[in-house]
Amino acid sequence: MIYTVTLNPALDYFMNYESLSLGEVNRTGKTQISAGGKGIMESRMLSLLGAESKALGFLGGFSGQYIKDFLNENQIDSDFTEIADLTRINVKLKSQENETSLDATGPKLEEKEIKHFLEKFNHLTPNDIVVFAGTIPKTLGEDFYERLIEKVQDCGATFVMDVDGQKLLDSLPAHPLLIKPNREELEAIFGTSFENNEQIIPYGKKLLDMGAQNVIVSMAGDGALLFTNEKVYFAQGIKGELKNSIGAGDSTVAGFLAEYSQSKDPLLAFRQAIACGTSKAFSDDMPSRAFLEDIYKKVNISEVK
Ligand SMILES: Nc1ncnc2c1ncn2[C@@H]1O[C@H](COP(=O)(O)OP(=O)(O)OP(=O)(O)O)[C@@H](O)[C@H]1O
Ligand SMILES: O=P(O)(O)OC[C@@]1(O)O[C@H](CO)[C@@H](O)[C@@H]1O
Repeated sequence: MIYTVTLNPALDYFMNYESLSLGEVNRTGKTQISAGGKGIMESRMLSLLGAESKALGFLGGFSGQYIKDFLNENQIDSDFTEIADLTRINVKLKSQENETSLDATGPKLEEKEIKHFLEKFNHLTPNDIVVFAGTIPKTLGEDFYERLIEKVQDCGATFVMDVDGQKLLDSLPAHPLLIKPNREELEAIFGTSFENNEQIIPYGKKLLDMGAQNVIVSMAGDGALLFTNEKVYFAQGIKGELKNSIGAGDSTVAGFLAEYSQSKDPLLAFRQAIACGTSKAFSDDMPSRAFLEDIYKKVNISEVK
């Protein structure tokens, strides 16, 4: 079973504008509400691909109830811990020039809620893959993922880290199956900047040396690089109309896992990852299955020598 863990889910409120001016009244065009948070987005994409997953984390208040109902209505299995505080609402602004996220910190959690959540990690099996995705609500403490990783490893299960910065680095000695920093996150981690793909290669390899089993460096419209212990691959960016790239990274991770959990073939998994990320970016919400399959046929991957 693939478990996605979203410690800090979000009700995403998308607002579209022709143009936006700070300090002015801005009248929105189209708006849309969506059940978000990185692990939840991953479970949504896994479900689209027909891969079984169970979404875990904390949900509370009317925003949490919306997400719970959405998952139930879409037959996406979940086992969230109910909390007294409100699940955050993140505002995503899209204008013709760019996409802006206004992301909230998240709820306060009570000791008994945390205890209830932790109990779910006592019954993992070696066949399970647990994906840790997104930020951590402050109450849980900065080392919460490390505690969870320990629990996963005690059960002999595998884990994936879809987080950025120091938390990503801290997880590497425990050998995550996959990490997926985007180019900007990789630049921030190593305090450098990249002008071309060649400059990225040593840093992707460094993440392998530090413990990751597979690394995808995603580069939005410029495609992605996959680093395995044997080879490095480049997937070209696919041309199309960008509609909503929020969740493209999560969809990339989900695509990789859906395939890898079946075939254990990182190259095939990378192909599915690119199809999922791209078709998500070219859709307002999740793509249709047919559109995803169309995009899959356009994925072009070559080995980097
Ligand atoms: N504008 C785009 N055109 C084509 N493909 C895209 C575009 N944006 C994203 N993708 C696809 O989705 C993948 C992931 O995108 P990106 O690098 O933006 O991840 P991310 O920054 O983690 O995204 P997010 O945090 O918004 O979920 C890319 O590697 C690419 O395959
Ligand atoms: O604050 P985090 O947990 O890093 O990211 C949260 C978030 O931006 O990630 C998803 C897209 O990747 C959105 O659904 C959600 O609002």
